[in-house]
Amino acid sequence: MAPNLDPPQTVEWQGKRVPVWSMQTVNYELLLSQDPAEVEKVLNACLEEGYFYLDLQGIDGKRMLGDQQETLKLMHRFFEQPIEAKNEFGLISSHLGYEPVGSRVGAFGAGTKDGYEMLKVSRDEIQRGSPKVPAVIKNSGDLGVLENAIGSSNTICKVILSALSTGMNLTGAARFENSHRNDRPSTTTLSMMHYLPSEVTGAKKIGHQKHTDISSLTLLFSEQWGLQIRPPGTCGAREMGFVAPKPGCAFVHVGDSLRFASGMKMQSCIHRVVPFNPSEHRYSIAYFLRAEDDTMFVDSEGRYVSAGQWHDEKFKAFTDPWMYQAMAPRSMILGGMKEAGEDDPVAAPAAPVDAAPVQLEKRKEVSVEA
Ligand SMILES: O=C(O)CCC(=O)C(=O)O
Ligand SMILES: [Fe+2]
Repeated sequence: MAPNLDPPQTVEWQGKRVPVWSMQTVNYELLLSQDPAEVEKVLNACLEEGYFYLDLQGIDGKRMLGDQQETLKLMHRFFEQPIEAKNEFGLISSHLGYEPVGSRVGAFGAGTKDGYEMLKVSRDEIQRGSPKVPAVIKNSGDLGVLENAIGSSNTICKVILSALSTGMNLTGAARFENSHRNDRPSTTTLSMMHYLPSEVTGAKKIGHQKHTDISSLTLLFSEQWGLQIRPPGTCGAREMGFVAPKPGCAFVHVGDSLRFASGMKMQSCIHRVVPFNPSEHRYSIAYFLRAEDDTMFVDSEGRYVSAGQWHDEKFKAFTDPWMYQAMAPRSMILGGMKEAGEDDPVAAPAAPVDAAPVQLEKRKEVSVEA
């Protein structure tokens, strides 16, 4: 299929015009029926771009949209609680628990910290029946909301995986679903994120750093602007641009594990979150479908590693201070994806983002492996 060469729309952000990238919209109902044209469409989106919108407005997908709304209500209630209530158990494991604002590197590189707080509930934990979640949401209503959101997200991701296996002519144990079984331990998790207004946190605690996901597939819901992606390849200007929230749709993207499992054929999506509106609270819900811990693949460093090891090493890199992150294997944060662009900052922004555009390093070629 020819690459999508539609001229991008643009939007004004920090005093300049920034692209809003267009992408394929895949229909969930058609995918559920293994419609051959839709299978080809989703496969090509993953091979060529690494992301797509998933239209969930049909009878099967609508349930997920309902679960998204219920989860949002739960998130509003949870994040309004005092820190002691939210942080009752802290971060129990990498994929379960609460992370306060500033736990990781921020959107603008060295010297910045992230600008979001996050609650994670893992699929393994919710399947055990009595998940360890803070008391404020440990009631049957809230647990039901979380169970529904995890169940719906899981089903949708498996449908996509199944279509991708079919599209790649995989059979039997080689099919991607077979390394994502519910009864095998994995770090699959539902992440609920609240980005504080950047005019409250200031320029030193801001957004979410540029990265690719550890996961096989990420199913992402946000009704608000802020997510930026860098389309892969050199076809046209491939700068960081926004993903427009699309009503009734999820934004789905490929992560490192599926890129590795596909023999590097699929693209892992480079993305970050920036404050679009400095006075806005932003809420996003991400389901990270991850491979069974003992699934083996060749990673971006050419090593034969397990999904569990890749997760643990990359999670450590994400949460390490900037200096230590820089010492991780060279391709870790971007999963081996190469980029050519001009927006990779080396210095912390000197002024609040709403007062002045961030000073960006100007280089023709920026490679994370440089
Ligand atoms: O908040 C978002 O929209 C994206 C979050 C994200 O990239 C992540 O948690 O890996
Ligand atoms: Fe991500």
